[in-house]
Amino acid sequence: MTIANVLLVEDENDVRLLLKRVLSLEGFVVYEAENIKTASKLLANENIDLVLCDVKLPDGNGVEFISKIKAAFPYVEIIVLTAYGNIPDSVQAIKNGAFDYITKANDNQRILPLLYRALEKVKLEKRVAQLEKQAADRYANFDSIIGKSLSITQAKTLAQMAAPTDAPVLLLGETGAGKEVFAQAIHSASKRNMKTFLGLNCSAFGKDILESELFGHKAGAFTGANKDKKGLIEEANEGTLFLDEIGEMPLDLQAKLLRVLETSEFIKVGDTKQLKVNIRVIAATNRDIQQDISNGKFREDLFYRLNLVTINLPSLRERQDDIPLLAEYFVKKLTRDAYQQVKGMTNAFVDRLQKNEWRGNIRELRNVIERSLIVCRGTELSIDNLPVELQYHTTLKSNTLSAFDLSSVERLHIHRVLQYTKGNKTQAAKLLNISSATLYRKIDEYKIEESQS
Ligand SMILES: Nc1ncnc2c1ncn2[C@@H]1O[C@H](COP(=O)(O)OP(=O)(O)OP(=O)(O)O)[C@@H](O)[C@H]1O
Repeated sequence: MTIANVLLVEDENDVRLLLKRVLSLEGFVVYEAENIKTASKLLANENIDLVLCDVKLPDGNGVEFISKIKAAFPYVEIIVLTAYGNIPDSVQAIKNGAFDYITKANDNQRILPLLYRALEKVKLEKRVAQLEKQAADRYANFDSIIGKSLSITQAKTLAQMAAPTDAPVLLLGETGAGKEVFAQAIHSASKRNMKTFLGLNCSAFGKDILESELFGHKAGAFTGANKDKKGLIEEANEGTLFLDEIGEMPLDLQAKLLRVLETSEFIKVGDTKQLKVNIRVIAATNRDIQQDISNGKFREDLFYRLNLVTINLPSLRERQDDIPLLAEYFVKKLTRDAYQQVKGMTNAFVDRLQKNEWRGNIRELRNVIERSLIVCRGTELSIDNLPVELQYHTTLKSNTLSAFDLSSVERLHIHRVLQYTKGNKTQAAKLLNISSATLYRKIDEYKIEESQS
């Protein structure tokens, strides 16, 4: 069984062959290099874990080589083979990042235990790096924000510039436009990315629960508060707190939040002690916050604290060119584990997607694609896989359709019949069993325009 890959950098053939024998018998895979040049090539091309390196090599000094190895391959551990009594070399080797040194010929019995200890360190460091990467990958990053249109690119650029700073960010945009995805991407690209990202939807709780969720409480602060509880502000210490629907936060909590932003201090509900905290706040709203300020529903001072960087996220309607790209992204993503027979979308399907209004923005687009995949029996998503209301291109410009509102249903039905008759109103009136005059009146009333499709 292979234990690890070891590179022997030694120009003396006898020493190298002896070491190779010992290590191979132990189960290590041994790579050999007589000089730094060959060693560098092997390091670049093989998955080396450990290096045993001589000091005096034909094309350079092994002690200096250590710094280069460590800079390029931080997880490789190096043990230096020094000449007997050469203390300065050994000291310098450790300074340059070597795991340890052994004295050639004298320390043979130390080699294996030392290699095993170095290998433990390699494994541990690789594991830590892997866990750190997993932690960072838990959240969206800028690569997972799809879109090439100017409006989304500008939003992304601004967010990328703000990310490494600690500045609060205010994300404005309709529901489903990607505010939370942006908040996560900002966190992922910030120096806080190894710490927590916590999100709270301020509209999901009444005032008292929201206060306790945010600030935590002391035992006995209110009925049912049996134990001390940490709030999200405390839990997110050193990380990022994402406050969604901030416009829904009651005014007195807004004042408390402002205090946290200004002083980095907060008090738990039922407590008197100030606690220090270090958080970055990203807030989001789909409301017209200026309007809320004018109506006295949102504190202006909090707004100015939060809007140091304000990012407007475009609705999907404002970036229709991105719809094919997003659709393709979702099809790829969703067919990775399921619906694998589906390989793509027909042009007509994409075209229909581009013509929809997408009031629910990207969330709605994703749901429609997932639903289409569920009902798709072929290899391509086609128009008949779309929900009925999307199968017919409606250019109904007025209010959004509601599945329950009778007039919406009538409007949609008339529109479909008109599509069926290719705009022939006399024929449509006959099919609908109404007079042409009634049909004209309804077309006018419902502002039904001729379909361009
Ligand atoms: N640019 C994007 N690229 C890819 N996926 C996106 C993008 N923007 C949003 N999404 C996806 O769309 C869905 C909705 O996004 P998100 O939850 O961030 O919206 P939101 O604006 O926070 O909505 P709400 O206001 O309702 O909370 C998620 O599934 C998210 O992964």
